[in-house]
Formats: sequence, C-alpha cells, structure tokens
Amino acid sequence: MRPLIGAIADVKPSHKHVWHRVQEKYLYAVAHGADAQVVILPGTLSAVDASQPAVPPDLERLFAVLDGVFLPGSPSNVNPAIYGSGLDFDDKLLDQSRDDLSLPLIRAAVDRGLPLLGVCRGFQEMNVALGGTLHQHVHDIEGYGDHREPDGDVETEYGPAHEVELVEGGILNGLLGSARARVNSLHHQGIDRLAPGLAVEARAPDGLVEAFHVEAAAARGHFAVAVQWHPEWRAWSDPLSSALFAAFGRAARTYAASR
Ligand SMILES: N[C@@H](CCC(=O)NCCCC(=O)O)C(=O)O
Repeated sequence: MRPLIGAIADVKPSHKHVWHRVQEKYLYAVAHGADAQVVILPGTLSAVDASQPAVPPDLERLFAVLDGVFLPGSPSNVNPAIYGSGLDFDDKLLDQSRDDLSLPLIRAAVDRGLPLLGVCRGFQEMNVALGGTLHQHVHDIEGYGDHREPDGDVETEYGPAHEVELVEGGILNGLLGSARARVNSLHHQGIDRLAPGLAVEARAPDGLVEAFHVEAAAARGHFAVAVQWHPEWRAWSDPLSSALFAAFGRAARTYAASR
C-alpha cells in the first residue's frame, strides 16, 4: 500500500474567499516521485466571522495516520518574529496559519522520526523550527548573489539558475553520485544562522547554504532533508530531483511498515 504523505497548505485569499491550497506541481512530485498518496494539510482554520473561535490543527491525529510530511515552497515568508527579527517585508507575505502548523509539526516529526522533505519555504521553515534564522533579503547581504527567479515565463523562472556543490558523503551526494548539480532558484530569503543539529548538504557558489539534513534523524536512519531550490519542477526529468523524491517515498514506506 502506498504511504500517506501530508503536504502543508498555504492560506491564500482569492475570488472573495480564503483558500488553503497547494500547487499541483508539488502534489504530483510527491504522488508520482515518492509513489505516495498525498493529502493537503490545512493550518489553523478561521471562521468568516471573527467572533467564532479558530480551530488549530490536531497534530496527534495527523501523526496517527501520516507516513511523511512534505513542506512545499510558497511566496509567503516565515514570520521573522519567530526567529527574533523585525518584519522587513509586506505583512501580506505572512502566513500565520501555515506557521502555526509547520513549525510545531517539524519539531514533533523529527522527534518521532517521521520522514520530512522541505522545499524552499519549507527548507526555511525547518531551519527556523529547529532554532536557526533567515536573511529576509539575501540579495541585500554583502557577498551573496541574487537568488530571486529570473523574469520570464514559468519555464524560465524554474529553469537552471546556478550550480550547487554537494557535500562529499552527504545524502544528496550519495543520491546523485556526483559533487555538483544545477538547480533553479526562486527565493528572496535564505539561511543566516543554520539551526543546531543541521548538517549542510549543499552550498551555492556564493556560499549560501542550499540544502541540509537533520543529523539526529540521519543518525537513527530516518529521513529529514530540505533544499532551497525546486526539485518538484519536472522532477522526472532531473536525476537528483527524481532520486530525492524516490528516497522520500522509500523512507515513508519504511515508516509505514514500522507502525
Ligand atoms: N518566500 C520565501 C520562499 C520562496 C519560495 O518558496 N518560492 C517558491 C514560490 C513559488 C512556488 O511555490 O513554486 C522566499 O522568498 O525566500
């Protein structure tokens, strides 16, 4: 039976309503690349009337059924107050509902050995959840390049942008069997202080950390990996992307069998 993997949703107002949604390219990459049944996980749910109580996610109920958690990218940013910084971007880019779910879920998933894969915002969430911090505008930091997506159509935006150097002996290096990979780049923010207990898996040419794994998870043979780029984009056509989702699926299958 295919493992059940939850993909954390974004909150997005649209067409006069509030939606909790995940882009199909993420759902497809998990369903096809990890060979899993994917479900969308909404964060805190608010009523259309503020007089009604919000309903937070029930993590225990989620852990009773999930075999893995996928943390997709998003134009939204982790609330900088969580890592002790002031807000240095439009507050419309906050997503408190997603932060309410993702950050405690990440910590509890690591404690339980539940497989985790983070992408872009999900990569940043894992770093913050485990005690790290972010640069809010990497391109404004001396010594770092511009990691934002290029202007153009979606094929251009998600096309190869730079190389990453894979740490020798790392999980990604092992999956690809090579020291370098070309990846896309669609982010304003990036890792400032890497959280304790995270091991660098890849760096951009300017030195920015672009992937890590959770050391405690790896030590127990568990899977908790995150990348700043977008492996979900045409994952089937890229050796590292397809290997990464396949590894995530194997970990989720192993977790399911251990229940
Ligand atoms: N908002 C953060 C994270 C960037 C990110 O996840 N970009 C992807 C947005 C589109 C998509 O989901 O493919 C930042 O700007 O660093």
